Amino acid sequence: MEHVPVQNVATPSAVGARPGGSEPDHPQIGPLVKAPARAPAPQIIGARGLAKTYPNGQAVFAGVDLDIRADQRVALIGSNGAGKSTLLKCLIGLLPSTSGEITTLGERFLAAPTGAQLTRLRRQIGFVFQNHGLVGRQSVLTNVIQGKLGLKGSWRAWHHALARQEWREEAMAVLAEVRLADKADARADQLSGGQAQRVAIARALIRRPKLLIADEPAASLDPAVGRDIMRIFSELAGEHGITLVYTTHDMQHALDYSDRIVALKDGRVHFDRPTARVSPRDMEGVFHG
Ligand SMILES: Nc1ncnc2c1ncn2[C@@H]1O[C@H](COP(=O)(O)OP(=O)(O)OP(=O)(O)O)[C@@H](O)[C@H]1O
Repeated sequence: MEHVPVQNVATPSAVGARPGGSEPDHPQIGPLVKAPARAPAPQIIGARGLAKTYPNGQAVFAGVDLDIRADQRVALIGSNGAGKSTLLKCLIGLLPSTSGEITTLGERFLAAPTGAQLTRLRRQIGFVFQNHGLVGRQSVLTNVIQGKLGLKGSWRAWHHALARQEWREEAMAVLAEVRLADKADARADQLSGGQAQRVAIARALIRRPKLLIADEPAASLDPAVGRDIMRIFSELAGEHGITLVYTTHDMQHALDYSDRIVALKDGRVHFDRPTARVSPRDMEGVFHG
């Protein structure tokens, strides 16, 4: 397994290089002042020695170490059954791990978080799954406002008519970001698959999450719509400074919309690298061979 952590690397200018790279005409006067190296971005997810075996004896992965920092867009890849969803759920405390230690958004836990930790985690995380999970008979606006459920004072989020005016305004703003403001009054079950997934993104964004988790968000969409959804994810996560972790078994979705790719294979992290350094051959190695 090759592990190449992605960190902020000091640029030449940050370590005192001269513009144009020329030598000084005169001896240096005074000490060479080094600009301080940028501190690494805050840790969002850390895992050490993580393993998961389901109660029926199905061993999924072992020895997983992971360090995801703020503002990264991470694609978690692997073939069907490689354990992507299981790993994602363990990292955010939705599934207990069998051994190892996890620190997500400052909450440190073994196996599973406490109830209080889970509540705090949920408040800071936005979720989007393959099946968008909208309430079909309710309006798009109500579905988006329901993204506030679980946050403080959120009983008002059950219906847009109960919601505070500022929440309705926020919902309209996030709907505009996914280019669906004109559908606010439509019933959710009248939307196409791609539109429904955009509403699911808006519903996640209204939580103002630090971390956005997407499990195969484009898997059930046709290719063009799937690319559109991935692009929206990637751009909005970047614009809002949200750390994005998504699973996919589409190689192109991993290459085009992430800064870093973590590949799972045979129950291990097969590689963990900046996307720019992942070759087509590396990808082939994950899914074949
Ligand atoms: N609740 C469960 N009990 C037992 N085994 C499970 C359970 N859920 C998943 N598994 C098994 O764990 C393994 C990993 O499943 P997981 O869904 O995490 O993989 P994945 O990489 O997300 O797959 P896919 O791309 O098909 O969604 C598979 O062999 C699966 O059958």
